[in-house]
Amino acid sequence: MTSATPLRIAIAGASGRMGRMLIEAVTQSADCVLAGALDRPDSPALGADATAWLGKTCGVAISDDLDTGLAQAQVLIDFTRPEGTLDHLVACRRHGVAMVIGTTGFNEAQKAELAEGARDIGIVMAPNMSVGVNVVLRLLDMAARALAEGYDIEIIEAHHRHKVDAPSGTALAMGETVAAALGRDLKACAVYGREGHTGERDPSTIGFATVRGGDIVGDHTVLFAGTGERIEISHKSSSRVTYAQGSLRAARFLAGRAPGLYGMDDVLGLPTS
Ligand SMILES: NC(=O)C1=CN([C@@H]2O[C@H](COP(=O)(O)OP(=O)(O)OC[C@H]3O[C@@H](n4cnc5c(N)ncnc54)[C@H](OP(=O)(O)O)[C@@H]3O)[C@@H](O)[C@H]2O)C=CC1
Ligand SMILES: O=C(O)C1=N[C@H](C(=O)O)C[C@H](O)C1
Repeated sequence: MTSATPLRIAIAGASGRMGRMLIEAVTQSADCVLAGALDRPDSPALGADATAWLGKTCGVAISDDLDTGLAQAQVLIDFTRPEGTLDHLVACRRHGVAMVIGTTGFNEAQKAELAEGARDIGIVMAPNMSVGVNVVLRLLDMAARALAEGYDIEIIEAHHRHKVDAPSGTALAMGETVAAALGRDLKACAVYGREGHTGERDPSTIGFATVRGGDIVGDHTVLFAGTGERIEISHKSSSRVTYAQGSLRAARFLAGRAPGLYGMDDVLGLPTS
């Protein structure tokens, strides 16, 4: 955004791990202002100032009323749960508010609802807003094409004990990128776990392994295992700041943008394959 007028951003899931990180990032940003903060009806945070947890006030109270939370906003940044994001989508369409969606775990029908919503408003949706992961996705496309024969592909991800969806949205995006580069359909070739007498590995499969524990922010490795060598392409997040900063870049990208469904490739100007 180049305008001198600050971009008015509302945050959904205001008391969540990402919600708080985003509120801090917005209030510290010179070109953005916090215009609303939303949380669930049963949230103990309702009514509190959105920055009270930082020991200061910003004058925006956390609300469960979508119309109140969106009334002053140009963009809603949503890191909640799929059902919450879809409720917010309805309200954003009504108010003409653009959306940055970081929530993961959508099923196919829910993704179709989001695509339909993008006919009316601008939406940036990505399972990982960090610049690094989106660059890694491009590297994976190149690696998969170059290693198309003779390499078994396994995707290993690790996250904190509170994460509710598996594999992570990022791991699935990595799988989709690799599968597309190889002309495979991830739905047909993904193996999401192994146990018992599995038989030998089918070379056409893409395997996923999930680790959950402690406060791991987010680690992803794609392993290309050949004969006599292994290539590992890894990304490790040590802070959620990177997701918050990527989300602000996405929000700035949406200011004045035509309705449509955009990805971080569009925001970052990365080549699509
Ligand atoms: N794209 C990216 O870069 C990243 C994506 N994520 C994704 O973001 C999402 C949130 O992660 P995280 O912040 O760790 O999760 P948290 O559980 O810490 O926060 C989620 C927030 O959303 C609220 N919420 C839950 N359900 C609903 C609902 N139905 N309607 C409205 N609000 C709801 C929660 O309220 P309450 O506490 O009351 O339940 C909470 O405030 C996940 O899907 C995660 O995978 C996370 C990090 C980076
Ligand atoms: O829940 C998380 O924490 C994260 N979720 C996203 C995902 O599912 O890929 C992004 C990041 O890995 C952190």
